[in-house]
Amino acid sequence: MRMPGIRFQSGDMVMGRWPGSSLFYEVKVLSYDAKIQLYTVIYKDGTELELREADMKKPTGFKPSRRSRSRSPSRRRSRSRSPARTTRRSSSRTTSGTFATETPAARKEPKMKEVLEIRLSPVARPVENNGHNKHENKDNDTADKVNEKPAEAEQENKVLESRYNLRRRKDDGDAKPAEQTEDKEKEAEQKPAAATASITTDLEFGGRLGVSCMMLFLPVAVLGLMVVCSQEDASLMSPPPLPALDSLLDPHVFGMVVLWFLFQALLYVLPVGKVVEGIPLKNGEWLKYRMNTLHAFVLTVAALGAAVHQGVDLRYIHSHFLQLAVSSLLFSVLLSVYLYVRSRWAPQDQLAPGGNSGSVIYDFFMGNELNPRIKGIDLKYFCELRPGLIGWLVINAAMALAEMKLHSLDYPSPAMILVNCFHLFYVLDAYWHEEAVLGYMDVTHAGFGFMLVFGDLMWVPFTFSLQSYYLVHHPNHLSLPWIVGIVTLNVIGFCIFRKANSQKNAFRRNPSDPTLSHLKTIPTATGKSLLVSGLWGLVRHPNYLGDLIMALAWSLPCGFTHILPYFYVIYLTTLLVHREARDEAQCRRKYGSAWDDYCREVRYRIIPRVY
Ligand SMILES: NC(=O)C1=CN([C@@H]2O[C@H](COP(=O)(O)OP(=O)(O)OC[C@H]3O[C@@H](n4cnc5c(N)ncnc54)[C@H](OP(=O)(O)O)[C@@H]3O)[C@@H](O)[C@H]2O)C=CC1
Ligand SMILES: CC(C)=CCC[C@@H](C)[C@H]1CC=C2C3=C(CC[C@@]21C)[C@@]1(C)CC[C@H](O)C(C)(C)[C@@H]1CC3
Repeated sequence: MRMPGIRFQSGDMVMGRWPGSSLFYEVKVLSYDAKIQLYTVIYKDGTELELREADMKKPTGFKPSRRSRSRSPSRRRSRSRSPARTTRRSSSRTTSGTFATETPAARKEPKMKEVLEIRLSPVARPVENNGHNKHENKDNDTADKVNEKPAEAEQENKVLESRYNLRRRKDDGDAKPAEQTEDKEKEAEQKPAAATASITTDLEFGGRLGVSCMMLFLPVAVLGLMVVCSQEDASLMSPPPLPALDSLLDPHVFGMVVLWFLFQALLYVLPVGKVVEGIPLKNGEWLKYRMNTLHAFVLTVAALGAAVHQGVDLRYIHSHFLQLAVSSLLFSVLLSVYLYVRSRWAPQDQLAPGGNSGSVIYDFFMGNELNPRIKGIDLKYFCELRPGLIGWLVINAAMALAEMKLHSLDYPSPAMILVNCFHLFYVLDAYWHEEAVLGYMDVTHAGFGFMLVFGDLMWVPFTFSLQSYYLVHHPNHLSLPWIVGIVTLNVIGFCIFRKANSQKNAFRRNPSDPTLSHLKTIPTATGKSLLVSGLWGLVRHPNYLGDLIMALAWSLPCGFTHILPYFYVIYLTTLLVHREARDEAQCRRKYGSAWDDYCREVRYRIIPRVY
């Protein structure tokens, strides 16, 4: 029915200004209240608001925004959990979004926050972006402002309320699943610690049987690969005779592995490097991490240099390679047992969601405690970046020395130099961006159990170095064009890997970063957005793509005679494809329909037009 004397009719699609901003979004007119002279309109995501006629325009002449698309900015709540953020979240954050069910007194604060956030939320123009940026970057600051200046906030609140008569509608439609997910998340956050530990029911890796097989198979596979690699015919089809078992466990070598671990632990606790906070725990606490991997690396190189100067022969690593791997395995098993036992006493709110199934074998493998610490040493974070990664580089250097000795060379071969440089560069890059590692899946979500302990302490140093080990016994001549081609490939892979990771990290730290203002984003109901252009518009995991390209560049110097040097590419492809599927499931749970929108927009997962 036509409403006489007014400009817009119910059912009209018009552009409605988002309260407090200069942005207009497509809205549908629902009704008009002549008494208060306000239109009730509904945004595309289901948010209902009341607007004045002056804040509504006919759709003609509007250009679509470059940065955010059709969804209402009401969904953008500041929930960034960037590891780089160092201020504590105000308690008001945990109550946001709950005001529909609260008492009027309790409602006041979240409502103020909501209004402030609405004022600060959507931005299309770079200038506004910067302003917005200032606040969204520090969501706790925004919240603090609400606490610190209630009168001012209240005043702003009143002005806005009188202008717009804000009213949130219960969400439905396409955004519902995501809202529900977030509500559940919030519910969990607000529950007392004791109630937050949930039992893991979705078992990964084939459950108990699968992880049992992996625990038996993976160590044997590492040792098998190492043995094959040292043979002249490094073919997987002709397995060599196995070494005598008792020759593999050498107490002297085991002592060295323990010393290496303790030496790295000592470097970890040195009071150099800044201390930053990681992501918040379920109980609201923030763990602190000291960023000194680069210092540790430099000190390790200095210590090894001094040792070599004193006559220590690094080629010992080459000649005792298998024994070192077996000792690392033994150390990993012992550490995992310790971690499992201590996890039985860990507070419930410090358990990882994925390793709490009740099955001893499964929880031992997945890890039950999220951030086990001994006297300030975060064992998971420490193991992920130090003994294994630095160990990998030391092994590579030892292989270069062994190659020189074996083939009477003055310098390592070009292939060996390439492999050493690529690996060194990769690890140094991880150290340079150490803070970002705090936001990676393993640190934020995974428990610390056999899988990661073994992965960090045996798998990484002894399989990632297979290429240099292979080159000791299988020299491969590289022509200049090949060298140039391989270096170029590595540079391309690195640029994609680095740019993708840095863009995502910068965006998570500050969604309105002016350097990212050219990128399109999709807002989600959690308040976080998803990048949907640039590298993140090419595939859903451009960082994995870059990593895989680099992996290929690391194998090519070894030539094409055997598949063994390509083991790293095969491993990484398998791991990243599996990881992508895991992450995808997690993101779908977290972001609901916004994730589906993203997948529709960005069709390929890792490799453009292929997968
Ligand atoms: N060499 C090796 O052996 C290995 C290397 N890696 C490397 O480690 C790095 C980290 O990997 P990993 O932790 O698995 O995963 P990512 O760093 O890719 O993190 C995935 C998360 O990024 C966020 N995200 C996804 N899509 C978008 C988007 N479009 N816009 C913004 N944010 C998005 C989501 O988290 P949210 O939205 O919650 O922020 C998602 O859960 C990668 O570079 C990988 O290649 C990993 C494993 C092994
Ligand atoms: C088969 C098996 C036991 C797998 C365990 C997986 C681990 C080896 C990997 C899981 C994620 C990793 C990462 C790195 C090393 C390998 C493990 C531990 C990483 C530290 C390498 C350096 C990178 O720059 C990185 C920091 C991005 C990366 C993080 C993930």
